[in-house]
Amino acid sequence: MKREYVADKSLIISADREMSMQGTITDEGSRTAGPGAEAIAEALMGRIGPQKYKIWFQSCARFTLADGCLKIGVPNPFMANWLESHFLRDIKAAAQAATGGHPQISFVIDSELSEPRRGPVSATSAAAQPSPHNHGAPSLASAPSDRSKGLKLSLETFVVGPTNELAYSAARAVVREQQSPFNPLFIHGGYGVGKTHLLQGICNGVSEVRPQTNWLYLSAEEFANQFVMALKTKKLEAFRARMRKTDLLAIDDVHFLASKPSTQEEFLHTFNTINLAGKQVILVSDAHPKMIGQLSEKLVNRFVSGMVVKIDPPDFPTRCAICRQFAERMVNTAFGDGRAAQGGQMAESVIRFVAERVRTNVRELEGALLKLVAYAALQNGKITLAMAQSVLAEHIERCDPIVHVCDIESTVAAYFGTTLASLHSAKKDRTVSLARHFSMYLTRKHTKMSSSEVGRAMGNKNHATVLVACKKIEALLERNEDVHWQSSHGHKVVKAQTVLMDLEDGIAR
Ligand SMILES: Nc1ncnc2c1ncn2[C@@H]1O[C@H](COP(=O)(O)OP(=O)(O)OP(=O)(O)O)[C@@H](O)[C@H]1O
Repeated sequence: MKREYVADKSLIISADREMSMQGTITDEGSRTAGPGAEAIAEALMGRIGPQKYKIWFQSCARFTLADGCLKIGVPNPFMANWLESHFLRDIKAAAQAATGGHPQISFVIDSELSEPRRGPVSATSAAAQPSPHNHGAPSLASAPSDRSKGLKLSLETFVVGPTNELAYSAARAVVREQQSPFNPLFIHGGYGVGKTHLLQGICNGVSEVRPQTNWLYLSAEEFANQFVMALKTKKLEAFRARMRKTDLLAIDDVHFLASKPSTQEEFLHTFNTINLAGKQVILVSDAHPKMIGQLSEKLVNRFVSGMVVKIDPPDFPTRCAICRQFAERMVNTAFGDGRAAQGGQMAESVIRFVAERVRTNVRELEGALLKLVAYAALQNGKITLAMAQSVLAEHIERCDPIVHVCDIESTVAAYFGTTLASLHSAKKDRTVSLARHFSMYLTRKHTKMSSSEVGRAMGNKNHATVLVACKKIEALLERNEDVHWQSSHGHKVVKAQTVLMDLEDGIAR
């Protein structure tokens, strides 16, 4: 999944932003797309020096220059915040020096960069064409190079704990048994909790256990893009053959199908064909099928007909175990294996400190550790508890509010009968807008997040959108106006202050 953050406070989101990216990644050490982007990266290295460039950009950032916009792919929101607050001026200056213009700069969360580095990143992920991964029988529609690209995450590196063990066991069963009882398997959960990790792990596991299995892994967005392309180029038959003649179809980010009726219809037929043939379907989404707004009833029924399992954010022991795994890998990357072997590993006190203070999701944990390891590498120093406390102070203060943004969003979404996916979307209907405005208002009120941060967290909206939302809610509350919305039980009218009270009660529970 890619999320977009805009550095200079004005947001550009294009629905087909992945399609519009030009160029490819040249190699592991230079993640740039296109000559302009390479020149910017070079100019940036000249400005900040090779050491800082190596630590902060070489393997953690991906530059893409297209249509006057410079997109910087980063592994997690921390990197976006960190690069923005520490290097934005240098990036702007480098961009101007290299292009002679002032490209708009945005940070994009690129899940490929947040994945463990076990070999080169697939070049196709940043290229103009979508990049499904498949294995087994030859594809009828993909370029040959697609077939050779492996997925990077495996079940062996997935740390199991009480909040994900059910999903993990189901994943293991799908790998183990050709006719698993969990069909379809629908995994849902919040941001960065390991859904994609499990999905990729299943595909890799199946490859090992039953190498002849023909599996296909792609995101719902890729499915939609390929469907549109097949329609345009009159290659629907080849598209259908490719999607349907598979033993295992793994679809990430299924919530992307919301509000796309014709793609849903096509997907329904794909699903039915695979299902009828007794083959496996695995789906991943940020919400339960019934909570994905604007999804056809037929699809919802199909999705809930098998096993629906949720992954929650990990508990403390699981966070510690994940931290140990990340830390070992990161210390090795930053200092080299020799240093790690000589005691460069992260002390248990540091692991516990980070796991105790960063609780929301695994990607956040990874971001905090990355910051710590990078800082230590920059200082050429040992990672101590004192260093962790000082380096992560700002970060911990920000991510340790009394309430978390995810609590606010889920309470608000449930109250207004909408979904997290809708809150994060660009939808403008009354109910979704109202819910979004209340979410933004409550997050500003109850957390220490700035307007820009709230906007970023809520589907990459810009800070002006958040300010407008807060003003609207303040005005509603001041006059205690009637608030109208459409719930699943019909039209609702409630006084603004009552809505606020209900929501704050819900969040506190
Ligand atoms: N239980 C776990 N053990 C080890 N690593 C994990 C675990 N859960 C998540 N991770 C790691 O955290 C990062 C984010 O996980 P992942 O991309 O699977 O999240 P996600 O739930 O798909 O998030 P999103 O919905 O935002 O795409 C990845 O680097 C992944 O390997």
